[in-house]
Amino acid sequence: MAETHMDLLRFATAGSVDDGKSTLIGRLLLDSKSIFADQLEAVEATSAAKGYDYTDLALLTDGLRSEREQGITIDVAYRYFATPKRKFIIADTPGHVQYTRNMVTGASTADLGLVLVDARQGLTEQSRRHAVILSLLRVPHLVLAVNKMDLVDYSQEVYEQIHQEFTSFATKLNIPDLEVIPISALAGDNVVNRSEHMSWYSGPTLMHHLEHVHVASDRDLIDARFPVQYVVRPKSEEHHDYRGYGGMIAGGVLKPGDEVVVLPSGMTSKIAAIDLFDREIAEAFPPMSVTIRLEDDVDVSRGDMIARIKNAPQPSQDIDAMVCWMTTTPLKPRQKLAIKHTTRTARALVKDIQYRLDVNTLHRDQETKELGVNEIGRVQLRTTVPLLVDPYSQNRTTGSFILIDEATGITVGAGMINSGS
Ligand SMILES: Nc1nc2c(ncn2[C@@H]2O[C@H](COP(=O)(O)OP(=O)(O)OP(=O)(O)O)[C@@H](O)[C@H]2O)c(=O)[nH]1
Repeated sequence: MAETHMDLLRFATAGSVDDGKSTLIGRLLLDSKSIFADQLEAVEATSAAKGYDYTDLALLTDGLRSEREQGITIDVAYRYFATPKRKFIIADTPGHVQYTRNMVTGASTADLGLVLVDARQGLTEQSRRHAVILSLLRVPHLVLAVNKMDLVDYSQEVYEQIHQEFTSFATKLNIPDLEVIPISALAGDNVVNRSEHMSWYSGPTLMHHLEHVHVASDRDLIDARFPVQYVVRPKSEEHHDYRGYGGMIAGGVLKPGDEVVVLPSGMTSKIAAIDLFDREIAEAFPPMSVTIRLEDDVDVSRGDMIARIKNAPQPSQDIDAMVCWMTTTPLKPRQKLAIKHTTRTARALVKDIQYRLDVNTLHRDQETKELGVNEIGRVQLRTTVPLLVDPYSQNRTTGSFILIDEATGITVGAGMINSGS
């Protein structure tokens, strides 16, 4: 089971319109043999019908995308494919107007962010913005794919220029791992197969990098966190003694015999067993979904958190966070919202909006005390009940929350916690 989780890479794509995102995803699927022959035939036929002398791989991606876009408000399409080395989930966020919202939704759980630029244009304001958002979301690995290298004669100079400009910008951000790869999504250079046109480039192909980038150690395996999603108590006679707590491990490693505390009650117990489907396992770690049984009959309900006695999250009612606002009515001080943090929901009051971040210049605007749609700012909240929070830098699950409009039930904001008290 351990391997199954380690073998998964979630990545999010970002790029401006026409940078070639759809073509690139089509190319990845095609060259890794992840699409069906009939899908390819359909795309070849459509390309020929349109009079193209090449196969328009974007049709493949766009076809899949339009099917999924209907009726959904958050524009992120998830696509799955696999190679013998790894499974992949792509969060594909079309690069139009509502990009911040889409990117936050798609990238918040990503291991890697893939930003595309057109080699002819180099870095744009939007590429910088994407990199800033990925770094705020603490996506641990970043790839800048310099696309359309065929249109600049596979020039090393063009690549070096973009590489240098981006690297110097990235030093101001929190990007622990950066790879800059020259590709042609349309011609297939350095996507899955190594290019014959860029012998000057000695780095990995995009697929090689995606298959080998090391993500297992990105997860927090120290601080045990288990937000309880539901209480399992089967009704049948045969299982009438069974009582377990279901949820997804958000941090650390938990084993039978571990002494734990249930929060917020503070009751302590020991883990009796950990169940995965119908068998017991020796240890559980993120992002496994398991059922935990305790030795004592303590009171545990949905929204509680199981942690270690000497390493538990802080119960906090005052929360300081970076918030990405996602709706057209601006966020203002004194506003009241519902807040969902792990499996717990409470109400929150906006105490202050400390500043608004200009994601192009990284300037902190302290004058404007509100956040418009797609804007990101530092916000202080007061919640009605204590939440069991960690800083986002420590744990992307227990360090994040969403804000919900109580009248409509719509998600209007996403937050990354700096600290709680
Ligand atoms: N010459 C060349 N053209 C490319 C390359 N990649 C994409 N294109 C073309 O660029 C245009 C835009 O590509 P799309 O894949 O639709 O790009 P996109 O607009 O980023 O896609 P979405 O925003 O995701 O819909 C299409 O005409 C592609 O054929 C490339 O590597 N070389």
